[in-house]
Amino acid sequence: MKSLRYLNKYFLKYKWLLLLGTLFVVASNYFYIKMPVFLKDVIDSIISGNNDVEVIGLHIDMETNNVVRAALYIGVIYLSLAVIKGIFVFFMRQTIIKVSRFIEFDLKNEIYAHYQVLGYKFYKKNSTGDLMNRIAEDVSHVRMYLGPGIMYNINLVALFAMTVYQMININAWLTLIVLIPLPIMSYLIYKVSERINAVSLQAQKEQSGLSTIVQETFSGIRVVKAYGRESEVNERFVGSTKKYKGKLMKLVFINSLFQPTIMCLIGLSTILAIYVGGLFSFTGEVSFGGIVAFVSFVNSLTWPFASLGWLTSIIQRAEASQARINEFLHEQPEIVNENHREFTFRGKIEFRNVTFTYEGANEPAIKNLSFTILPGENVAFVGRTASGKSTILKLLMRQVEPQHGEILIDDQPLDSINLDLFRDQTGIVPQEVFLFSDTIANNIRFGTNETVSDEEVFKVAEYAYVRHNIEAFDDGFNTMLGERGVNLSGGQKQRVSIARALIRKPKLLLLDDCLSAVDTETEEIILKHLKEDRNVLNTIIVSHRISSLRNAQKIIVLDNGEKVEEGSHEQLINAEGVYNDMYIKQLAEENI
Ligand SMILES: Nc1ncnc2c1ncn2[C@@H]1O[C@H](COP(=O)(O)OP(=O)(O)OP(=O)(O)O)[C@@H](O)[C@H]1O
Repeated sequence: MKSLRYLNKYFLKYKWLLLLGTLFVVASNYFYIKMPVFLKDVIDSIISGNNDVEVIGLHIDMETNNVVRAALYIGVIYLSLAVIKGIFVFFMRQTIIKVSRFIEFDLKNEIYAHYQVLGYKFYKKNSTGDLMNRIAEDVSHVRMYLGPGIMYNINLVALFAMTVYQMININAWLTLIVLIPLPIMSYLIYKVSERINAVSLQAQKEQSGLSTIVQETFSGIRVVKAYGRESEVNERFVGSTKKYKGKLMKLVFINSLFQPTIMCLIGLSTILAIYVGGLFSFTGEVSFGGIVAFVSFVNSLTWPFASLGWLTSIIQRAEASQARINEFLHEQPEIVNENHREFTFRGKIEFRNVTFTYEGANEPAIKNLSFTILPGENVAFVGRTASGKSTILKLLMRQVEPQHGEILIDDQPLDSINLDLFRDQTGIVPQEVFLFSDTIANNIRFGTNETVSDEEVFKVAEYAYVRHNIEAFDDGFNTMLGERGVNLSGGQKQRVSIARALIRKPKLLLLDDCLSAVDTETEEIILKHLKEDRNVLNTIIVSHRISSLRNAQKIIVLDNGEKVEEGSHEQLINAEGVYNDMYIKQLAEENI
């Protein structure tokens, strides 16, 4: 129950609604219990010849009313008790189940918001599937505890207390004898629920294995056919269905045993009520109506007791799920913005002897790197693949922190400035473009929190040289992307991603190899537009392609995480070093 304590804050939030729900539970059970009591009174009055029956303050005088009228009265009262009970059950569900849905909503939002603040390390450690599972599956297990779990528990306590009180009023010994089978039934149901859960889980696993085989086979059907492996694939499928069938058969067997066992135990309680009640009636300790009421009480206690085992397994599952949720909720972001002062980026960036090694890596990705970028300067990083170019941008955005050295922004240490404001003034176009299944316009608008006019969206698309492509679609900027819409080419996606960064009106623009899929002519147009952008103070370009960066005022050449050359295009060509070699090679490739 330790991990479920986390939910106490939510119980406190909805305390009044929960309290009201509890009152409804008590009220519904009060009227439910009155039904057998009323029946007992009626039967005993008729048998004893007492013509005055009283129930909840109402008198039915059998003498003045004829039999038909009296029966009608009795029927109406009995029915009214059932209806009133039903109304309270309705309100009970409307309060307690609603609270469970409110908490489910709050909890999902809390987890989702927490996911947003967690950093790069967290996402590296945990798979997307796991993240999704905890916010969906685990929260729904917790919801089962919050809703049905709590409601049936309160109901059980209220009903048990009221019923036993009424039963003891009739006969204490008979109560004790009749109740003996019920805890046995609860224990059995608990054990069976546990077994059912375990086997269901195994069946679910087999089923997902089966789905994977089907999905893989049909997505790779060409390969299967080309290599003539149809019969092997078929055998694999049959083997997997056999296993799945085996689990299902087990489940059917357990379920088949379950129902008759419960019926037996209920039957035993009923027989005890009638047999022992009958014996007691000879000595006058229990009336005939009392026996009828007992049979009714036993029946009313059956479901709550039967559900006790089920409830225990719900609580256990919720406990395990909440523990998994808490594990993520207690996770702290490794980088926290502690400075909330104003910050306006003026354009100076400095790396001083920066060294950074990724967790689990043997070698540093960046080694003792120093450089300075002055306000208004456009700088490029070039180097072979895995030379550490993208890592520099991650360090600059403080997504990761160096183990040695210092990063200064406008002469202040990066970890002392307001990171949120610095990031707000930066536009980054990542190497891997991600577009949402939404309209193109909304994908561009995603870049900013501010509301921007259509004209601004068109303008940045023009700057990224993608407006004419977008307008060629029937729905223009309202064209849907992704599963429900069209797919853009690699180069178009990159340009939409640039438009998304530009809509932020960034002072610092970071382009991480984001022009790799566009031809050199288009690239030149985009770079020319970016140069004309008045908002941008500095542009940092990371690229393999010399054509993307030769106009940069400063080019830094990296090799294996180290700076090997620095200078303008001309200076580096004249130096006849690594850069010059790359340039010659790329020129040769272009001419082929
Ligand atoms: N998340 C990570 N965890 C561990 N190592 C990483 C991680 N990201 C990058 N690296 C390693 O750091 C080194 C530098 O990677 P980086 O992505 O900065 O190179 P790059 O120059 O941008 O490469 P490319 O041009 O191929 O994009 C590589 O050896 C890479 O394997």
